Amino acid sequence: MNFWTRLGQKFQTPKVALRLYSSPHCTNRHVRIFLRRGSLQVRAIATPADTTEGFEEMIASTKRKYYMLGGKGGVGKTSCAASLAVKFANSGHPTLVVSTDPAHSLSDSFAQDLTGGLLVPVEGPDSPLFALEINPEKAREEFRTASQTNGGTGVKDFMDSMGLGMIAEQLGELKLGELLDTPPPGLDEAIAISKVMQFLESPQYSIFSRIIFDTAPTGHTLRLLSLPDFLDASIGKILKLKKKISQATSAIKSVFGQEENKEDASDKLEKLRERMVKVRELFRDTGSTEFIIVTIPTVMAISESSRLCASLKKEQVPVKRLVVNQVLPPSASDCKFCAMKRKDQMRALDMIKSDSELNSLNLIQAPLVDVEIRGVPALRFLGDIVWK
Ligand SMILES: Nc1ncnc2c1ncn2[C@@H]1O[C@H](COP(=O)(O)OP(=O)(O)OP(=O)(O)O)[C@@H](O)[C@H]1O
Repeated sequence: MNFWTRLGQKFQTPKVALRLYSSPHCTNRHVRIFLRRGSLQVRAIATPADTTEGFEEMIASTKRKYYMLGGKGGVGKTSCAASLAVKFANSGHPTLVVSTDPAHSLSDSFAQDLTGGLLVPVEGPDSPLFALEINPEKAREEFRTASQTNGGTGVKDFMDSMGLGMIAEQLGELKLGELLDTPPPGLDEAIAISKVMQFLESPQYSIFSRIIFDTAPTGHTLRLLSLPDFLDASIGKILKLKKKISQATSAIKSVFGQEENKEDASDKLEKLRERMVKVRELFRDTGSTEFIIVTIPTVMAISESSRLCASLKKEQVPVKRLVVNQVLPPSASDCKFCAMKRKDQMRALDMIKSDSELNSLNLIQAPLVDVEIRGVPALRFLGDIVWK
């Protein structure tokens, strides 16, 4: 029997001697052997170029993986993200679920207070599950405070006294403070994600092998994707100029024996920019990251998902799965409304098959359930239906 025809077949451990050999036709495949409930199972594991498999593939590695769930507002991103987090934790993966959506709903979804911008343990799952609601406004405030205390008038007064008022005016024109008062679109989301990246560098976070981002609706995601380039192009230039000026200032200060400024807003922005570059790299890392699009079966939502998918692909963000949430189950009753609605949904689902962006994705259908999904037991229930 050809080896590849055996994939997925179960063998009883004591009776089988396995001999694995590679097939010349399948050079991009990996093989993993699962030992579950006393039986051995041989599986082909998807590689970036390969087709997606199910939940087993999502939990197969102990290496840290990032899942970003995004889509149109109100389609069920948070419910899907929270249910995936519960399922990961119940499968033995210490998991962190992070909301970077300024309008957080993780607390509502878990029926637990997760506010405060710190890690909060979620009660219920078998392995550790923590949630974190990042407050982008608060994070931005930190930069603004730094800008006010270390930049601006203090530097200007000092430079005036040195007869360098002209340079100080130029410095003022760089408007770093204003940049933070009227941030470019996507900056909030960027600060939120980069803050998580900063957290993840600390040993306290090393236990998490699965990290899920419940992101803000599509528009934010698209702007976020283009933000690192924006930061490189504009803030990068501003920072270079500001650095030159501050180097000149500190040279003067050291001559006159004055203390150097502590970390100021531009240092923080520089760090933000560096972290954003890391975020961009992470977004594109097929080995560790996956963006999952969540949608509902309506023409409008699917059209938006198609555009999102095209943008993600253009930015080389790995996207393999499409969750179509709130699909009406076939109705046994003669409810005309239900029949019409389902027919409408089926038409929208057909759109996916003919959509060149979406039709290559692994389609996951999640039914519209008749109760509100709140709390760990409900999320476990949803997770068992969606993530298979
Ligand atoms: N499959 C489903 N069946 C029934 N109700 C659902 C389902 N999925 C989500 N819901 C409900 O729909 C509402 C919106 O869900 P959710 O908050 O997960 O969406 P969202 O996309 O994260 O929204 P937002 O963009 O506002 O953050 C919630 O009340 C949730 O319980």
